[in-house]
Amino acid sequence: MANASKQPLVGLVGWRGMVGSVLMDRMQAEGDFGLIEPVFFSTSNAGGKAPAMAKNETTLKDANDIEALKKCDIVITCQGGDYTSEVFPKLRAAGWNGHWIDAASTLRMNDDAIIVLDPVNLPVIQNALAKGGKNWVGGNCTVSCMLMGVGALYKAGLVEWMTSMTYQAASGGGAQHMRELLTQFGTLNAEVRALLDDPKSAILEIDRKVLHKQQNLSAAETANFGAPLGGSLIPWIDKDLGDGMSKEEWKGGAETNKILGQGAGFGTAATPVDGFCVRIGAMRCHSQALTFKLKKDVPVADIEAMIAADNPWAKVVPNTREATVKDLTPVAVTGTMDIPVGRIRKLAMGPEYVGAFTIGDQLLWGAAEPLRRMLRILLEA
Ligand SMILES: NC(=O)C1=CN([C@@H]2O[C@H](COP(=O)(O)OP(=O)(O)OC[C@H]3O[C@@H](n4cnc5c(N)ncnc54)[C@H](OP(=O)(O)O)[C@@H]3O)[C@@H](O)[C@H]2O)C=CC1
Ligand SMILES: N[C@@H](CC(=O)OP(=O)(O)O)C(=O)O
Repeated sequence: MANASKQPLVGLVGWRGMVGSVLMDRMQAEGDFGLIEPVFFSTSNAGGKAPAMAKNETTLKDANDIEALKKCDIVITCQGGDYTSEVFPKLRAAGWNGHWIDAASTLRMNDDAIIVLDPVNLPVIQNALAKGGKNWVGGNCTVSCMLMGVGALYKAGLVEWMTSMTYQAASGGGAQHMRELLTQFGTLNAEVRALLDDPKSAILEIDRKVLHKQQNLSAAETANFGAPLGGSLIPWIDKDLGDGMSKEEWKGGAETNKILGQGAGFGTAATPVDGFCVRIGAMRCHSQALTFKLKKDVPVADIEAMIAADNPWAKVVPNTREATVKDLTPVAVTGTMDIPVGRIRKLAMGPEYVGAFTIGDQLLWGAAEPLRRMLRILLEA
């Protein structure tokens, strides 16, 4: 891909959305625009003005224009699954042989697609590149954040099985979900503001009024989540697979194994990974309580050392109350590249059973950053 005389033409689709905006910020911060000739696409404003990072192509191109996309060496899209389903097959059918880097889940489990998370699976990516791979897809946010934190244990072949009980932020649903959560919090606060201002008011009266409001939120106030989330939780994320499992839970096993190059899902080479995925009222960090059954008894200090040494972003948080409350919360992690892993301890079930708690910003490592890093891998290949 490296070409001294001409910078690669990189088409950017979905750049002004929530994930796309985080990607643009990261690309600017890392100087990626200095290495490429960007072409900005839009599904809604073709002909409009491209953002400031544009160089020669200063107008927005039509994101559905196959001929315009075909000119790109690389296309990165954060536009969403419907766009991928519509445009990607047409682009390939038109003979385009460029690299497609995608945030949407649509292509993830295709045999010719690699789920990219290079601090965890660079050998898998390099192997696919050597074989002519062209389709690179970011993983599910929960899975990517989890593997950034505890991938070391998988790489060492230590994991017999793992459960992941998640606490997923509103942002995973998209921008409207974040707005809806905050609107609900505001509605609930307004309902009891006068009682809160009165220190002598009865807490059970406040609680009764909040519950009544939660149970009677308008359809508009629950349009995205389909249920109250402010002051509550929703233990189901993504589609109902009809066998008791949510699609988000299925992704935990399927994608973890595919990322690690252990087969796509629940085959004989796969490590069983399962658990419950729960939406909570956090803004943009996904948290996970993990239980590992290790293949052997490994001292906690060794586990901590492996995690800390695995990549520059995984940070071991000492298993103390003080450190946990300070460093192991969504508020502490939001907007940072850190993936703290704490609460690491042996569980009562036996010496091979280990618990841990990890958090990641689901718009950074969970969405934008693996795509950005894949672009750099291609540029440096
Ligand atoms: N949200 C998440 O946590 C994750 C999302 N993804 C994937 O990324 C895709 C995009 O997600 P997300 O970024 O949340 O989606 P957004 O809804 O924020 O953006 C998607 C597109 O909507 C259009 N759009 C319409 N109105 C606006 C507006 N007011 N502000 C910004 N954009 C607007 C833009 O397209 P245009 O400029 O062409 O009009 C934009 O590219 C998802 O569908 C999913 O496939 C992947 C991992 C995590
Ligand atoms: N499903 C995740 C968001 C996400 O990353 O989804 P996907 O696997 O479709 O990229 C959530 O709601 O929190």
